[in-house]
Amino acid sequence: MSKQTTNKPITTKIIKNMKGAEKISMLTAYDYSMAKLVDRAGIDMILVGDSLGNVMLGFDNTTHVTMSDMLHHTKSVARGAEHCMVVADMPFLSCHLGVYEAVKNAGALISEGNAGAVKLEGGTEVCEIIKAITDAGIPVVGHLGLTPQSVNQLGGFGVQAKTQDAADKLLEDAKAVEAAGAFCLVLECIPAELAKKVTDSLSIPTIGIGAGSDCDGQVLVLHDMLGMFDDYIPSFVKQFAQVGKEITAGVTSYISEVKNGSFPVLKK
Ligand SMILES: Nc1nc(=O)c2c([nH]1)NC[C@@H]1CN(c3ccc(C(=O)N[C@@H](CCC(=O)O)C(=O)O)cc3)CN21
Ligand SMILES: CC(C)C(=O)C(=O)O
Ligand SMILES: [Mg+2]
Repeated sequence: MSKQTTNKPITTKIIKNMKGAEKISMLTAYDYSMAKLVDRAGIDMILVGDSLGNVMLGFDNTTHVTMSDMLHHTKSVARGAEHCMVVADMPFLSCHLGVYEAVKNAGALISEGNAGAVKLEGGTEVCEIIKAITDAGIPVVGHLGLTPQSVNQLGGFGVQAKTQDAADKLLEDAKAVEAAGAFCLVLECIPAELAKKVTDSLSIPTIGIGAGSDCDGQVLVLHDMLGMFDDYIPSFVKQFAQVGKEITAGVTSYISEVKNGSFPVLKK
């Protein structure tokens, strides 16, 4: 099978059928080598998140990420992912300038980027877009709760839907996103009880990040959970490794061996 193929063994049908049967594992990845390592470990889904704006490009938030950035990283990930499903984030404004632009941009992430699905932030206000993209044959993942592309409206990255009204609205949005055709739904930074209620109310799987343990799956930013950064990390992150420390230690050893002449060793 060619490396360019989008025909990965993990399909939307498999993901849907995992609800209630097996938890779904999802992590972000942004390049070929990391995608290869994550895929090899047996992940179900890789998200080429627009969090690449933070992690790969050093921006403060995801509003600076473009379609061109997403295509560049999605192509790279798709070449490394042989088994899992590759989901690409629709970046800021890529689905807000009309249905035509939205379908065109989603289509580019599939046909050029070689993703298997796209993810977009929002509820009832984007349902027309979700339906149009789905009708074009492109699987869509929804995203509710903390929607980081709206950070300038939300005023920060805190837990969302804390009032009864906001919780009711989120449940209504979740049902609308499902009805519009999404095959799964990311729930970011909402109370665990609400995430459970949404999970129980939908027939499509939910994938949580900072949304408790009752979702049908979990997602984290790869660099957060591998411990690549030792400065600020969100409170819902667990570091499963300390890769950042290892990298600095390896590079430090290299520098000192270059400086003191012990590397390279001359072969006779
Ligand atoms: N590296 C990284 N990890 C992420 O999880 C992530 C990104 N980048 N970029 C896109 C969004 C933004 N997300 C974020 C960003 C910050 C917090 C955060 O700082 N949360 C605080 C609470 C902040 C508050 O209450 O105002 C926390 O302690 O969890 C959470 C999620 C999740 N996503
Ligand atoms: C945090 C996840 C859900 C995301 O959207 C991203 O990594 O961009
Ligand atoms: Mg995102």
